[in-house]
Amino acid sequence: MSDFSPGQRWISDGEAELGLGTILSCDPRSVTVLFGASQETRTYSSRQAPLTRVAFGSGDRIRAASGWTLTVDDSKESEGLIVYIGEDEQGELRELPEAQLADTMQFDQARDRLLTGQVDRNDWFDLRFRTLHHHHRVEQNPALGLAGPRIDLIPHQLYIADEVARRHAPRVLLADEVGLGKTIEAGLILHRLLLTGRAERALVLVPASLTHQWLVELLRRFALEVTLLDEQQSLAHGDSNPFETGQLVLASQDWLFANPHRQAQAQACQWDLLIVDEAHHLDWSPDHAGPGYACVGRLAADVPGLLLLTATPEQMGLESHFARLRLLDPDRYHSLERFKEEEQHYVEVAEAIDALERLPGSAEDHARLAAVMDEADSLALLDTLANPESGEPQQANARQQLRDQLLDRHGTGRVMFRNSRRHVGGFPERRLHVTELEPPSSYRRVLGRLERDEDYLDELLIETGLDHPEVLIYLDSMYRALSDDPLNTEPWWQFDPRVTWLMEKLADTGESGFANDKVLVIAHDRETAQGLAEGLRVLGGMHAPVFHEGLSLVERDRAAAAFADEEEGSQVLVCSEIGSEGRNFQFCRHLVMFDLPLHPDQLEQRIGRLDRIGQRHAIELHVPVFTGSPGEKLLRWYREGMDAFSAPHAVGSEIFDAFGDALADALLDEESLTEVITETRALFESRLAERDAGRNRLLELNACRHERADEVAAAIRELDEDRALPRYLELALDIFGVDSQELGGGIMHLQPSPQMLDGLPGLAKGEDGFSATFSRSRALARDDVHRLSWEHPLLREMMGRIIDGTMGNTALALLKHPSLPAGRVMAELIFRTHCPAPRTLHLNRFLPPTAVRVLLDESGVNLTDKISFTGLSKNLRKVKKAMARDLIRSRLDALRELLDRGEQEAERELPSIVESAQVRMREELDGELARLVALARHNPAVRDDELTALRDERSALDTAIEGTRLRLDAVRVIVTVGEES
Ligand SMILES: Nc1ncnc2c1ncn2[C@@H]1O[C@H](COP(=O)(O)OP(=O)(O)OP(=O)(O)O)[C@@H](O)[C@H]1O
Repeated sequence: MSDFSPGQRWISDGEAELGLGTILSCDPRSVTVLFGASQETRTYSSRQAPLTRVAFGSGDRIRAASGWTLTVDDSKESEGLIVYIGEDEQGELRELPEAQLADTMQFDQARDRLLTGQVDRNDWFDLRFRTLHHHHRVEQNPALGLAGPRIDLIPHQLYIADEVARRHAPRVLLADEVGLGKTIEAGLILHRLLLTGRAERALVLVPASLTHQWLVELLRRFALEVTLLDEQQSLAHGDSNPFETGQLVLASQDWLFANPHRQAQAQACQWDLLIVDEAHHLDWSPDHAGPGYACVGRLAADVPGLLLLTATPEQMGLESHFARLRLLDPDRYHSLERFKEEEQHYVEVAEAIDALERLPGSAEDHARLAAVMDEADSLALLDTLANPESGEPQQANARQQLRDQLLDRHGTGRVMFRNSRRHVGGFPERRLHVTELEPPSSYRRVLGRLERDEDYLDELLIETGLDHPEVLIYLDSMYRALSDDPLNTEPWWQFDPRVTWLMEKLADTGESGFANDKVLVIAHDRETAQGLAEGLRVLGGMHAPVFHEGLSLVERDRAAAAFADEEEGSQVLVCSEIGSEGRNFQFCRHLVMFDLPLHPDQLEQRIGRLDRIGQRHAIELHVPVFTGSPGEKLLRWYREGMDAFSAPHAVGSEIFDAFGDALADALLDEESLTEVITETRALFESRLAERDAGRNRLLELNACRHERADEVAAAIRELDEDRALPRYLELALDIFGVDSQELGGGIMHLQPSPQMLDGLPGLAKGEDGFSATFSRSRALARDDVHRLSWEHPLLREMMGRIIDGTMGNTALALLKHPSLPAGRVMAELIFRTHCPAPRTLHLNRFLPPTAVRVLLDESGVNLTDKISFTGLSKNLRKVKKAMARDLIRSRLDALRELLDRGEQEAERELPSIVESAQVRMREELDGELARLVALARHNPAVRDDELTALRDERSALDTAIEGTRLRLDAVRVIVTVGEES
């Protein structure tokens, strides 16, 4: 390139980001350019300078260094420098010499890049158009955010995730029975909120023992990288707020609840979502709020979204449960009395829903329904259903709608979701095996004295410092607490027959032995767990890892991992009560309850370690008890009073509240025990019947609406089976410089090539990369293999980079066609909708960036409908960049005209795009609004701010969609060539 003159403006072909350069000096050999915006100076050889002269033409908008803009109309040259002539913003005729152009003028728009001769590879342009096309499709898919995670498609989880994540700032209690997948549901909700832009920052608070499990689940199943925060990490951040160091922060409740300074720091941050696992520990009573409750209460007042997770919501009593509901919605849950009263009404609603199935039928059923509805829309549906003239499809539709309306308007379902095994189905049987053992003399001595001497209990409580009835149930604890007794010198595990019984079972290769199986042992106390492990080691030479709340996280995870390892792992894991809560041990089918917990919900939590999704065997529950002991009486209470071992019943808390004290008093007295059991049974049956007819029935009906769940699953499957994904990925990997190699069995290995573009997730140059599969089932079977979907971070990163950047927004290709004369120019223009709106509106569900393609021949004839993108693309040939630049320079005027003409053609498409987005948005939001308004009349669980937020959202979306504009996104110049070229 020659003809340089000082003061001219040029742009670097390879480094357009440097901005507009000014020639400082030039001679026949070299040219020096100052790029003012980036304060860089470069000297090139004059003959091969990778520079393009910037020359604007009619219609271009240019900016002066002093800030004003000019729309170019004409230009003139004076001493080798261009002077642009045109109108400024006020319509005044002005001149702008090129030397006065702003250094910061950007050349990233397709038009500017093209006209300054910057062209990308032809296949980049292809990839750009395909990216826009797929992004548009995927963003509108109703399963977005639920399709990527590595999970089995389990209907009740999908239903809950879909229902909750579509709400504005969801605040709900996820209360499925133990092991049905609350963590997965919370993960799905979080994932969808993140992908749709409805949340950006989330804080997850879990018991210390579960931090690692959550970390791993979020990464492995949801590809979400979270920052795990503890005191050590926090200290490393010095004075800055450690909670600001990540978008997704995971912290242990034990640590945060005990640390007011860290709580204040957590509160000082902006969060969109707060997730609290094992929320039953957040205890509250009228006189005292526990530290956990108080901390979460403060955070919940500021954070818009809140997910509380617990399998046993009433474990700490109804008041505490109610107080947690109040955290979710203080306006709705303001009176416990009213809450209890409302419950009386649920039976009628549940009966009405059942009556629906029998309509059109008896007048009685009709009356039952009419009694619980007074809304015009519901009554009209009831008429349709009752009318024998209406056809079968009409009736089915009316039945479905009425059912939905009743559930929405009357239950607690909007705030609380509870799936039960009974409802979900397909769970294994639970079998109880009781072994009676003779109490050893050390325990007998105390028990005998307790029976003989009424006053001894008080004495024992003082002497041991233990509580009642724990002192009676946990005899080894009692023994340890009496260590001053000269007779109690031996460790308890030396003589406790439960230890030898366990050792024998572990070694037993017979049908009832454990020799070939993994065994989880749970004991109430940490000391019991530790002592038992010691006993197994000393007496039986067996290694049993222990898992309790006193261990560090690393130690706990090590113990759990040592147990989980199929090949080399230990046969047995000994846990304390609280230490194992929430843990996943479904690979094991034998649970030994070394002693029994006092609360029925705790019993359920124990069984829930094994009885979880993924358990493939019947669950064997082994309970060794001492004949005639208080422990045996407790066992009878559980079995005879409430069938506690057969299935979860969810009334344990009420029963415990009613009979906990009476039971404690009856533990030394056979006769009163029989009475307590009889009364317990009566209450159990009546509560169960009542709950099943009312609250439980509504919760069950609402926890999973199968039609919706099936729709979500179908939408996910559609994405899973999308044949376009592998094709797209292949093209994208090639362009981004990632090598892929088939490993067989539907698995491939992705590895960075030396040319790879930097910053792709999971792929760092010089490292191995990762293995991946498109198949959900293969990914579920192999933890080490990534699951590739449109939601995988690698795909999102590549697509995001293309859409947000300039990659492939200009190209030039040659077209060889016998019927086209050589040397003609065509322009393939891709326009894209732009609709600036806050991310939280999730506008993309109605109007994702939408591409409008316009193909023009040299005379401006629109060929778009005649020649498709793919039809054209496969006949194109690439061309060297230097030649492309020369071709463009030689046809600048023609190209300008085509760009202007293309814009007019594209604009004609805009109104229909805007209108259909508006229709879609209104249909969905008006439907949702109508539903919420009707709901709010009946069900105070609909918060006012939810309604207001939805109305605001509708109007903001309306305005945003209305303001949609089209912008040129990419342009490909096509030059026809003759046969021999
Ligand atoms: N959809 C799914 N696909 C694959 N695995 C699942 C799915 N749902 C749950 N699981 C597995 O089942 C187990 C139980 O799930 P999860 O831990 O979410 O249950 P939970 O209801 O939170 O249990 P808990 O009440 O004990 O806290 C976990 O190992 C989880 O990974």
